[in-house]
Amino acid sequence: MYMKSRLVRARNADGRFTFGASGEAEVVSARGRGSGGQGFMSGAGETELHLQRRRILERRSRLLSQIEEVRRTRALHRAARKRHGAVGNQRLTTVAVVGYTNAGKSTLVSALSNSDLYSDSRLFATLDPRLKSVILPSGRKVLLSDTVGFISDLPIQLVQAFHATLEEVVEADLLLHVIDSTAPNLEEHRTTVLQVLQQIGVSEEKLQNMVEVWNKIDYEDEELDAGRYLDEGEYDDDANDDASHSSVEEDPGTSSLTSVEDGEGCVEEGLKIEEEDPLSDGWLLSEEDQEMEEDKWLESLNGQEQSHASNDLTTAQKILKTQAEQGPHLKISALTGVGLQELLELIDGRLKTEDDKFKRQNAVEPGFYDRKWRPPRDEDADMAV
Ligand SMILES: Nc1nc2c(ncn2[C@@H]2O[C@H](COP(=O)(O)OP(=O)(O)OP(=O)(O)O)[C@@H](O)[C@H]2O)c(=O)[nH]1
Ligand SMILES: [Mg+2]
Repeated sequence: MYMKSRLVRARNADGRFTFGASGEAEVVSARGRGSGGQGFMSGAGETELHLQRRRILERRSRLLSQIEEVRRTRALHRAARKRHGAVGNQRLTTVAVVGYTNAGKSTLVSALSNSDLYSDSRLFATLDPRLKSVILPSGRKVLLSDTVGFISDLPIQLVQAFHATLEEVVEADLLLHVIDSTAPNLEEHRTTVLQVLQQIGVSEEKLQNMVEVWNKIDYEDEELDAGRYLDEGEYDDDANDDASHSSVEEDPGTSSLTSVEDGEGCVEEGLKIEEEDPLSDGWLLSEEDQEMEEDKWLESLNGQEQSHASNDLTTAQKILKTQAEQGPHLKISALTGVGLQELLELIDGRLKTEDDKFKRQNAVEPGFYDRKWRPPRDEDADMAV
């Protein structure tokens, strides 16, 4: 269902940056300007360069219009759900499943929605393929919304695409954070997810209320078994390099944006970023003057992001502390079904707490309805003036 393409960047013999799908020879200037901007703009190279630029600009506008389309479709879907999704006077609750890429979000959403026990596939089956209806133990129906995987060091140009797909998260009633319990840098992933959630505008209250589950608990068991064998000297160090463990490279210089949905399917884009230039900016730019201006803008934006990030970290730490205080994490296996019933009970409970909180906030004081309406007295009228 997904189509994956990878954009890789490298420096060619002239010291210019090149981009291409899986290392092909698509070349574009990013930062490697020639002296006075003229160096590689002359001779036979000029036509080729212009051609490449035009292609990139076309691709850029195609991507931007796709993003706009996603936004529009999502907004329409949300509006439709609000109109038709109401049961009685109550609209359907949405639970957004978030987490680092490869955590097992999609596996979990399908496990819950494909099970006869929990799912009700009649609702919205055609409205949005990523929205699944699930029945909680209390009988309450909720919509589970699968989301794109989060990653660290999201290139700044991709933030816009990311926002388009995550507006759903901001509007969700409850967030379910899926963590890959087998990931060696689990804490880093957790913090990244919290930071991204904050950056896209999720309220602190919603973050505090987020349900966090540790997935792939079955794998942990395997790991423990492997550890035992290791102790007995039956496996060498390579035993830990299980290819099935993760399909995502842990190369620190690699970052991949997943799933920019276009309403019918998903288009995946990846960007190989050179470590020396983590912003990887410039590849969408056209004229050199514009490049200079945008470089400056990106640098200042990056500065803001950095200071934002340090603020976020303290808030993220606060939230992590609250999460820790809420007791041990629920451990599940989306693959084998372990812990899923408990998870649904937990979601049920958390939503009920939210409902009660909402009711309390909107409750009128006792005796309110006993009061009788009376015409304003003269003093009241004087006060009003
Ligand atoms: N052992 C084990 N593997 C799991 C479990 N859940 C998911 N996986 C595997 O982990 C990999 C990633 O699962 P996905 O459900 O695609 O992860 P995701 O979070 O949706 O990934 P993105 O959409 O890329 O962010 C797949 O190979 C799954 O089979 C689990 O409970 N146990
Ligand atoms: Mg997924």
